[in-house]
Amino acid sequence: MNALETVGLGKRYRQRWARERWARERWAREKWALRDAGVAVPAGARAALVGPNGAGKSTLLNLVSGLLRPTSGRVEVFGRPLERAAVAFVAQDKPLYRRWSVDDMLRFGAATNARWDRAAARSLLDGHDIGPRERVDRLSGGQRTLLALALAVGKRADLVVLDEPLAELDPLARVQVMGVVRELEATVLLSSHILADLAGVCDHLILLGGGRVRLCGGFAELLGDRPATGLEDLVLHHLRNLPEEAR
Ligand SMILES: Nc1ncnc2c1ncn2[C@@H]1O[C@H](COP(=O)(O)OP(=O)(O)OP(=O)(O)O)[C@@H](O)[C@H]1O
Repeated sequence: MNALETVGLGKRYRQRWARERWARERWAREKWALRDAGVAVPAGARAALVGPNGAGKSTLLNLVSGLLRPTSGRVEVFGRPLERAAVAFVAQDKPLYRRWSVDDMLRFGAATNARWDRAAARSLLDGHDIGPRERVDRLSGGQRTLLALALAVGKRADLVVLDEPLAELDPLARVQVMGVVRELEATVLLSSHILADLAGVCDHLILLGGGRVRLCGGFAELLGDRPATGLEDLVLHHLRNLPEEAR
C-alpha cells in the first residue's frame, strides 16, 4: 500500500511585483511552482526529495502536509483524502517557541494532538541527552531538530515530512538526525541537498526539476541493471540532463 500518493497535484502562486518599491502601479503574475505532480511513496519507505533550488520541493511538502491548498489535483495518505492529523511536518525553520523549555514543548504537543505519545517523544530526547528543563533557545541546531522530530514522533503520525532537516547541521548532528530518521516507525519523506547523507538511509527517490516530477521510484528499480551506481551519481546524472529552464 502507498503511504502517500498525489494525482495531478499543482500549485500556482500569485506574485505581486512593482518596478519600484514605492510605485503605485503594481502587477500580479501567476507562477506554477508545481505542475501535474504524480508521486507514490510506499508504506514504510524512506523517501528522499531532491532537486535544484526553486524546483518546488517545499511547495510539494507543504501540499502533502495540508499546509497549502492545491490549485489542482489531490493528495491521498494511506488511500484516504489527506487529513492533517495523519501527517507530522517538520518545517525548514523548526517552529519551536524559543523561550520555552523542552518540557513546555512536549506539553504543547500533548495539548494539540489527540493521539499524543509522551513516552515515545521523551525516549527520543533521553537517548540524546536532551533534558526536560533545557530552554529551546539554548539548544544546538542539531538538538532543536531532534526536538522537532520528537514532537513528530509523539504525534504518532503515519507519515513524517521533513523539509531540509539537515540544513546548517554539522556532520555529527547530521549523522544523529539521520540515525533517528532511519529508526522512525512512520513512513518518511524528506528533502535535502546533502545527497551523501541521504544515501545510507533512504530507499526511495523523488526528483523535481522546474516544478515537475522528473523521477519517482525505489532505488533498486531506478538503478535497474546498474546497481553499482549510487544515489549521488543517479541524481547528478538526471540533474545534468534537466532542460535548461528547469536547472
Ligand atoms: N509564497 C510564495 N509566493 C510566490 N511564489 C512562491 C511562494 N513560495 C514559493 N514560490 C516560488 O515557487 C517556486 C518553488 O519554490 P519552492 O520553495 O517550493 O522551491 P524549493 O525546491 O523548495 O527551493 P529551495 O531548494 O531553494 O528551498 C520558486 O520559484 C519560488 O520563488
